[in-house]
Order: sequence, then C-alpha cells, then structure tokens
Amino acid sequence: MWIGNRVRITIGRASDNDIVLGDLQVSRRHARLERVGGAWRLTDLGSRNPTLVNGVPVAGRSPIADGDRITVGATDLRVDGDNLVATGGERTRLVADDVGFAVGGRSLLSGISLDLRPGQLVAVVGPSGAGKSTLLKVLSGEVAPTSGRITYDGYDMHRQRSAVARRVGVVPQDDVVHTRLTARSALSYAAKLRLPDDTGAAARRRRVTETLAEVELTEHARKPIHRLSGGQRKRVSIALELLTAPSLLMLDEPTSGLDPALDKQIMGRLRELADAGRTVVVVTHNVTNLDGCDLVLLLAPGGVPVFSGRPAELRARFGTSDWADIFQRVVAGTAPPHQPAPVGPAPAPEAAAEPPPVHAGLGHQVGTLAARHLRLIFADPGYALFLLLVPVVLAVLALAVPGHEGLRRSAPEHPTEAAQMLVLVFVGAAFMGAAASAREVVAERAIFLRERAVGLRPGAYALAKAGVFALVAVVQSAVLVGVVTTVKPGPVDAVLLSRPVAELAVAVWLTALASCLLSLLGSALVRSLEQTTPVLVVTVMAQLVLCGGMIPVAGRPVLAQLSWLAPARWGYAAGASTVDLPRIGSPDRLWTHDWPWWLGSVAALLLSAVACTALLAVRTRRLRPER
Ligand SMILES: Nc1ncnc2c1ncn2[C@@H]1O[C@H](COP(=O)(O)OP(=O)(O)OP(=O)(O)O)[C@@H](O)[C@H]1O
Repeated sequence: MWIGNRVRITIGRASDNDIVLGDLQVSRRHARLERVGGAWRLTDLGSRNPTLVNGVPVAGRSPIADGDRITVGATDLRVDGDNLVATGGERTRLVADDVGFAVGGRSLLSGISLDLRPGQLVAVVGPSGAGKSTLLKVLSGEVAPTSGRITYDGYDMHRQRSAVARRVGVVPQDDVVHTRLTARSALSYAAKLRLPDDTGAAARRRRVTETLAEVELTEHARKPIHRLSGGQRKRVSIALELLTAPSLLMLDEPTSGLDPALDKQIMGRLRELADAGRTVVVVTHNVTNLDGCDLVLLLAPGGVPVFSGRPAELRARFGTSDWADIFQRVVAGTAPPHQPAPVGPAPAPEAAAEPPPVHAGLGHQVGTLAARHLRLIFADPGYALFLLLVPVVLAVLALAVPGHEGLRRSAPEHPTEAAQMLVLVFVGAAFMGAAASAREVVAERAIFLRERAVGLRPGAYALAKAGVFALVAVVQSAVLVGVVTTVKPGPVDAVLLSRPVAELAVAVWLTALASCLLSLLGSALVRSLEQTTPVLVVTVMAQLVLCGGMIPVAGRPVLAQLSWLAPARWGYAAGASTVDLPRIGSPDRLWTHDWPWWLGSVAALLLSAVACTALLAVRTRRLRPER
C-alpha cells in the first residue's frame, strides 16, 4: 500500500478501516498509524490482542522507524519508505535449532532440529518415555529449552511468547473441556474467552458453527460432551483450539485409546487441517496411519532423533517397515546413525525481552466464566441437588439439640440450647461452604492452564469463582436459616439490621462464603483430587475447635490467634452477638450484644473472603501443570 500521501491509516476488522483484516484475532478498531512531524507513530486502540512492534506489545503509542515490523493478529506489516507492505509467508516457519532439554542433570531431549512450514503434517513417534510429549511442550512454548532456540514466525517461542501464544493451538493428551457442557456451549464459552471482546454475538455464533462443521460435529453439537464417543470428544478438544484459527496446531496423542478406524479418521482430519495452510505437529503412539504425513520424527529414549524424513524413506533407512522391529532397534541403540537434514537459518531474532502479559477485558472474562460455572452447576443435577440438600440436612442436625426455645435466650431447663444450636449452624455453614468448592480448582486445572495460556487472567478466574460461590452460599444459607428458624424460634432482638433473622442469615452466608473461598484456595494448592478430602476434613474440624462455641478460645494464647483465621469463629461471634448468648463464665467479648461487635465480626468475614480471593488469584497465576 502506498502511504506517501497519507497522514493517518487505521487498521482493524471493521470494514471502514483503511486496512481491513478479516482475522478474528484482530479487534474491530485495532491500531492507528499517524504521521507526526514527518515520522510515523503507532497507537494501539485498546485491542484485545495487542499490536506488536518488532515482537513487543505496544502499550499506548510507539514510534515507527523504517523497517519496523508491526504485527496485527496474524498479519505482519512493515513500513518501507512510502510503502506499507505485508510480510509473512516465509517467516511463518517453526524452526527448532539444536534444541535440548534437561531436568536435574538428566537429558530428556537433545539435538532436535526442525524447520516446519505451513501445510505440513508432522508426526512425532517413538517408544514410550522417549520424550515425545516433552518435545511438544518445548515446541509449543510451554517450557523453555535448556539449550538451542525455537522460533515461530520469527518470534522466540519463549521470550516473545505473547506474540505467538494465540497463533498456536495445543491439544493436550487429556481432554481439557467441561464434559457436562454440550459441544456447542463449550465452544461458545471458549469463543467468548478467546476471541476479541468486540466480536459480536452473531459473529461468534458463526465461528462456532463453522468450527463444529470443520471437525464434523454439527450433528452432535447439542449432546453433552460426556455422552460423545472418545473420537468425538477429541474432536471437541481440537475444535476448541481451531476457534481462533491458529496457524500452528500441536496435538499430544489425539488418538490414544481410540480404535484404528478412529485413528485413521483423525489423522485424515489432521491432514485436511494441514492442507488448509496450517502447520500440524502430532505426537502419536499409533504408527499405522502415518502415510499421510509429510514428515516423521522418530525419537529414541533421551529425546534423541534417530530419523526425520518422509514415511516412505523409513524402509530404506531401517531395512524394514515393521514398527515393532524399528522400535526395538531404537531402544537397543542399534538404529543406524541419524544425519539431520540441514535447517535453514532461523528468521533474525527481534526484541529479547519477554513482552508483558496481555491484560484485556476483565469484566468480560469474569462474566463469561461465571456464566459457564453456573451452567455447569445446573448441567449436573446430582451436584445441584447436593448443594441444595446439604443445608437441609445441616438444619435438621442443628434442630436435634434438646429444648424448645431455639435461638431465644435459653430457658433455665436447657441453658445451652442456643449455644449448641449456634455451633451446629455455624460449623455447618463452614462445612457447607468448604464442601462446595473443595475440588474446584484441582479438578479443572488442565482447562484453566490452557485458557490462561491463551489470555485468561487469573484475577478474572478468582473473581468469577468468588461471585458464583457467593450466589450459591446465599441460597444455601437462606435454606439453612429458614429451616432452623421455621421449626424453632429464632433470635429475638437484632443489634443492627431491622430483623434478627436477617442478621443471623448474613452471618451464616458470610461464614459459608469465607469458608468456601478458603477451601477454594486449598483446592488450588493441592496436587491431586485425592488430597482434597483430608484438606476438607481438617478445615472443618479446625473450625469446630476454633469457633469458640465448643471450647473457649478467647484469651488463650495461640488458640485465640489461630481462631482469627477460622471463618466459623467470626460467624459464631456474630450469631452470638445477635442471639445475646449468655456469657456466663466466658470472657468472650466478641459476643457482646451490641452492633459494633456484630459489625466487626461480619467485617472480619468479608475481609477474609477478599483475602482468599486475592490469594487465589496469586496462586493460580503461578499454577504449573502436574506431571
Ligand atoms: N519434568 C520432568 N522431570 C523429570 N523427568 C521428566 C519430566 N518430564 C518428563 N520426564 C521424563 O522424561 C521422559 C520422557 O517423557 P515423555 O512424557 O516426554 O515421554 P513420551 O515419549 O511422551 O512417553 P509416552 O509415549 O509414554 O507418553 C520420561 O522418562 C519422563 O519420566
């Protein structure tokens, strides 16, 4: 484009831009180039995927010199004198240059050199434990190589990750989808999270429909994913990645556990995806359907390449096409020596610094995640019923306390009735909250990690979880307090709100919520689902001891300080304040029947909920995949 006479050029997806890019990674109004005092200046217009100049995201404005490379979505533009030229093509190569990877002194990959182009389908094969999955993680930028360098489209795959992350689709071995959703709704939520915020609902729906058609799932779109076959489920995972039209697609054993016919079908589909102009790299155990690949990379244990070439060349190289024999020789170390094909020079490195992470659309992400979470709760009727029945059961247990005075000041014949009921109500609330979220993060860690890699903000994740669980806790607390105070008398005299039952309900709600968020944090700290039960038991038992209603904690060193961390302690105190629990023999001032004490306890619960949400955001920012 000749720009000699231009002072301003707008770039974006909307049709009234000077340069219109149909790419869904491009915002409607993405960036503006202006001539200021004879020089060009680029302004990013708050695009969802940042505009890059020489691989570095532009925060606001950036001067543009002749020869600078401007990246908007998948398009590269270069100012060349009075011309703005689109580059790319030749640069869109995945180049691995003598890559090695070692952990604790043990080499897991070495001497990996590749030069992959658009349109190529590449299979990585080798005996179990050879390092195929490790290679995929290194190639996709998930982990950095310990030696050598990987570039994609001229960008360093690790140091300039934000420049390429959205152009790389990764389908891990395990399905990273919520299987309770239908294929269409899983894709719709993913589209909301992954496509630019300004993509309209109709455009998003169109993209989802196109993608479903691309993987031939249109007729199964309305079925819950857990009802689909293994091959269909895998195609949903592939579709999730295809939504953003990545130019590089990597898959880790997409056909593991599938029969040979399905393997052939999926390999055929991958061939088509490559033919559409993508580079496709697939790790596979199944070696019967490799004929359609352009390149086969065979790894020996230790991640050492022993063959890299067309499938037809294997026979000449090993003197057999029997894969069992080939693998045996590879494991025994008697494979003929490998002469790696020379790799062309990698496109020149650009900025070395790691670009800052992308920050966009917090509210949009929170809304999408919260809506998906709510949908997931209702998509699993068993879980929804469990959430609803727990407070009913807990209320019935609290009602087992002898006496008829309930939460009024207790009658002389049952002096501890209210105190005991409060323990059961508040420790019950703590349990109710903790149980709802105990498995949450660890159960969907793989999904979270994949979404984080393509732009999900940990803060949005934490806020969405807190929001949905706050809503769940409202319903549960209303049921718990409602049942208890319907069957037995409730408290008589409020200290701050107009109705004492409302005060009790607020305290129960915040206790359940704070305990839920504490448990949510625990679920982000544990490493496996099995570890969640002991954590839940300890969390609840500790609150039983620390709430102050069972054994005195006030004024007892260590115990008193520890109790500050227990939501049930503050909840019980707020409840006791409303009920005006007799403090005979107890020096607990927190129970004082006066509004500042009630408000103080409620504020402590709120503070602990906020702190847990913030810590969850910090923790999930650092979350790493488990091996
Ligand atoms: N982070 C790590 N720390 C230590 N060892 C690791 C790590 N990651 C992988 N390994 C080891 O590296 C080797 C290669 O593992 P990898 O999963 O890449 O093999 P693979 O070829 O994909 O195996 P499979 O075909 O069985 O899935 C294994 O011996 C594995 O135990």
